[in-house]
Amino acid sequence: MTHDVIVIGGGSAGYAAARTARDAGADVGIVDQGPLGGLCILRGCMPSKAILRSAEIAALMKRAKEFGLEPVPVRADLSAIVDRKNRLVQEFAEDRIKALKDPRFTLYQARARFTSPHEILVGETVLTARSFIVATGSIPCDVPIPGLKEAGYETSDSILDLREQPASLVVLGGGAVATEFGQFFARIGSCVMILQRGDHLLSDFDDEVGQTVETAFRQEGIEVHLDCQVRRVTCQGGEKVVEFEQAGRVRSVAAELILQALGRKANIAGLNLEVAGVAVRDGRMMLNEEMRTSQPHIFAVGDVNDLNPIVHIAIQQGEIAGYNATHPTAVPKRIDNRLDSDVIFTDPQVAAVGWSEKVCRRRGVPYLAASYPFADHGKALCSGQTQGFVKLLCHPRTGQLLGAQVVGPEAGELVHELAAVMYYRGTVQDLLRIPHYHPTLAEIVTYPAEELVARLQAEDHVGSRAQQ
Ligand SMILES: Cc1cc2nc3c(=O)[nH]c(=O)nc-3n(C[C@H](O)[C@H](O)[C@H](O)COP(=O)(O)OP(=O)(O)OC[C@H]3O[C@@H](n4cnc5c(N)ncnc54)[C@H](O)[C@@H]3O)c2cc1C
Ligand SMILES: NC(=O)c1ccc[n+]([C@@H]2O[C@H](COP(=O)([O-])OP(=O)(O)OC[C@H]3O[C@@H](n4cnc5c(N)ncnc54)[C@H](O)[C@@H]3O)[C@@H](O)[C@H]2O)c1
Repeated sequence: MTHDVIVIGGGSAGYAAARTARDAGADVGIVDQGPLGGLCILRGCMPSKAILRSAEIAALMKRAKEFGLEPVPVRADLSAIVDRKNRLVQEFAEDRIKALKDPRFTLYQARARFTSPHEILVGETVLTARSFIVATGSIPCDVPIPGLKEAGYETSDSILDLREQPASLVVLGGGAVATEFGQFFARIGSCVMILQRGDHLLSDFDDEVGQTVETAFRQEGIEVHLDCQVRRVTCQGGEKVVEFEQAGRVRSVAAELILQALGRKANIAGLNLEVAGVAVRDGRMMLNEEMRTSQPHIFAVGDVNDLNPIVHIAIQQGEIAGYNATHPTAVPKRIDNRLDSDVIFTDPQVAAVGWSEKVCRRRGVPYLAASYPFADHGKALCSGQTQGFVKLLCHPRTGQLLGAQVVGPEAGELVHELAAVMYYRGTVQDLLRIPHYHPTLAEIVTYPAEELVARLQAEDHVGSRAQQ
């Protein structure tokens, strides 16, 4: 059997690639070993956000008195939370499965592996194609911590099905999974301890982002341990004991369960990429901006390329590969990272678009930055959500918006206005010209913009005086 394009993996990236290639008139085969639905729907974005909503409501209910309401006892029923999550996931998965089974594709439900650069084996069937798009996603990293495997641990994949709430939980890591799940379990009543190797949570962001989340977490009773080197795990008296080194001291924490949130890696084992002639270095496929591997007719998109494992970027990459695979003589489409964004669904929420101060400093890019706290913002005060800030970065001469970080209420929504301004290569002056309704959370962006415009004008003034 032969196709114009074969997509291996029918998750967010693979489906986007297949749809794009099909819309360009190609005969497309999709291979997925199942379960069908993809990580985002089955074990990623959607189930995690479904359960987080329960924790958010529980946290609000606990604050009833502050808003002049009779306090009510709050008791979480994890099994009921999981049932609600499963109902939603099933609904989302049914839509995706229906889309994959569209007769305009040929769907093969089996595991794929390359047998040559132009051939894959799918079950007993050999398939050939002009182009292949690998979109097999990621799996949790297997970090060799002595005793961890023997003691047993959860990952984000497994913990989503837990129905009995643990009395206590040690979370290893300080990234997206560690913070979102850590806060979830704390808010439904588990005693949570987070062990992070870096000097802040969410260490890819600027430091004050992590600092703000750490403060909020500690206020909620979450133990946050930073700069930890985990040494070993043992079992004692029915508990899992995690021993770690911090500032030269050996310490330990004990809990009923461990959540290993130390990252994910490309799911390439068993694909036989070496037979296909695809170069792999340190577990990652080598890739260019057209999403092509070292074999120009084999593309890699989504988590499997480990560039930026986030859904809308996986979709964007899928669309680029789907286009490039079907337009061999056209100007190729390329990935553009200028507007890369990230949202962490903690409370306070965290969101970023474009460049951070850390990135600008690392790349030697000049910038001006200004921040404004939610604690000074009327709408945030009215709704009792005062943690966090908005930080804007702009070009020091033109005022073009280079990036933004938002920690606070609805950060994930607020960041999109900033992304839109950046899309059009707008400036902080534009942010002041755009009308903002009062009182809204959105109008907070005008305050750091105002400060930046004043600084740009002052520098302009100094510059023109110097020229006189
Ligand atoms: C807990 C958690 C929460 C997340 N939350 C968010 C969020 O809020 N926002 C966000 O943007 N991102 C989030 N992500 C990341 C997001 O889920 C992923 O970036 C995205 O789902 C990856 O899509 P993909 O298509 O690359 O891979 P997948 O969706 O994993 O698709 C891979 C497909 O390949 C198939 N497959 C694998 N190997 C083979 C093989 N050999 N043969 C055939 N088929 C195969 C699998 O069955 C699967 O269907 C989260 C991730 C996790 C773990
Ligand atoms: N809101 C979202 O978009 C969202 C939510 C959850 C997960 N995700 C995605 O899921 C993937 C997995 O998330 P994650 O949080 O597991 O990974 P991550 O890469 O975001 O974080 C891993 C954390 O583990 C730490 N770490 C790694 N190795 C370590 C070691 N040996 N010892 C100590 N600490 C170590 C890192 O410092 C980091 O804090 C990511 O790609 C993430 O983007 C996204």
